[in-house]
Amino acid sequence: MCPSIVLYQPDIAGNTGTILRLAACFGLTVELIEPAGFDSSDRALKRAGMDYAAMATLKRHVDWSAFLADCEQRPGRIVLLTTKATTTYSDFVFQENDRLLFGRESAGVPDDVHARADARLTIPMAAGARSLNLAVSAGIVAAEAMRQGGWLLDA
Ligand SMILES: C[S@@+](CC[C@H](N)C(=O)[O-])C[C@H]1O[C@@H](n2cnc3c(N)ncnc32)[C@H](O)[C@@H]1O
Repeated sequence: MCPSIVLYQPDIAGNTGTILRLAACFGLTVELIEPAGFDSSDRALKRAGMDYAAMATLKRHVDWSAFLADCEQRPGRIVLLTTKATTTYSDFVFQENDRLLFGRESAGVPDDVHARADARLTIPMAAGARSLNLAVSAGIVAAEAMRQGGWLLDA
């Protein structure tokens, strides 16, 4: 078991496709909290995910409440990645059933989702930078979580 990548109402199909490719390559599950800003036939999703998307395990939740209900069935921490946190992701000790939650490209996550998270982490940036690309931030944090847990696949 490895942490999963959870996307909160993603807006941009290409980012989700890139994350599905990442997940397929790392052996991670992606959980998508709907509604998304695109549908599964989106060309940008297919282009970014390529044939890897079919290899990825994708679990959809119709909304935030459904996601929380699912969390009840499989306990684990909700670990939010946000620019509005003080703990650096690499100082955090990840666990195998963590759900790494990323906000939508346009607006991050609403306050109630921010408050519900069990931990809130940030990826430090240069002064004046607003945020990283969603897929880039998912790659950075997934790699660190997997490095810590020894879950990276052997070369
Ligand atoms: C493009 S950013 C969202 C920007 C949005 N305007 C906001 O204010 O949150 C999309 C998501 O990527 C993740 N992210 C981007 N940069 C990050 C950073 N420096 N630290 C932690 N998470 C980050 C967060 O999960 C964020 O919600």
